[in-house]
Amino acid sequence: MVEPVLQISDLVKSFGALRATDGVTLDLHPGEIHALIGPNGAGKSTLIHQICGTVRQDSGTIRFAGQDIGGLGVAERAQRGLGRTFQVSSLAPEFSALRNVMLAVQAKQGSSFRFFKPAMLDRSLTEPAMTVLDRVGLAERARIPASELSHGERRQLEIAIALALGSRAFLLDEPMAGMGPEGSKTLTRFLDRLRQEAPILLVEHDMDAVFALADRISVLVYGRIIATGTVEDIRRDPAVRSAYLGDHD
Ligand SMILES: Nc1ncnc2c1ncn2[C@@H]1O[C@H](COP(=O)(O)OP(=O)(O)OP(=O)(O)O)[C@@H](O)[C@H]1O
Repeated sequence: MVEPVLQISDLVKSFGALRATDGVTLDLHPGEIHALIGPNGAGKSTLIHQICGTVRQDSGTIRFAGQDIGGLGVAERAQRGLGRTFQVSSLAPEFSALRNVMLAVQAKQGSSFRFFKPAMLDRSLTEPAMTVLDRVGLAERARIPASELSHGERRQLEIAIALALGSRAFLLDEPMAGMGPEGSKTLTRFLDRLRQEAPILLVEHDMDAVFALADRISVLVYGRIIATGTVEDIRRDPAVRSAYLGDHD
């Protein structure tokens, strides 16, 4: 069997008397979109924060790419390829899409000695940056400033930056938030393709997007996962229907 990219076991996090994460076990396989859904306050963001390292778990383990990362800081986890986007925008709005990705390529290459050529003429930066823009479908928008891209295109650009930085899995926290119906459809198509680049743990309230995209869904209620399964399993599950889905089918 293929090793999961991300494996979370028995994770617990309390805030005072509140168990925001109450023994969560879940994993993410290569090529998959695993959606995490649940009512407001269920503990989805708290879980994502523990995976990316901004909140430290009380107990339990987080393994990524075969290693225990539960004791590492945010930057170290990102360096190992755990990509998180959409909460804090990483874009330089006045720079073109290309330049934004070039900065990431340069950061990844770790080289600051570029005295000889202006960066935009340096093919060791422009070529890999264009390749990544092409992978996310933004090659034709390369010269447009980030501030002039649509909301959805900016999200594609953020993904491009994460890919250029070497992300091997994505934690996406409500990517559909603030998108209109057309934008949501476009972003859904994009995420559908993105799973081949890197698997995605997707926190999302937009059930149309979740049902269209998820290979598996886990349902979190009061810090506990009450069900994990395919879209059909989850739609049929009586506990999920009463706790969360209601009329969503
Ligand atoms: N830093 C904190 N201190 C105290 N309580 C917190 C803290 N962060 C989260 N909580 C509480 O933990 C619980 C889970 O919150 P969390 O934001 O993780 O839920 P969520 O599922 O992401 O909700 P939403 O869908 O509304 O974003 C809530 O009761 C919240 O009030």
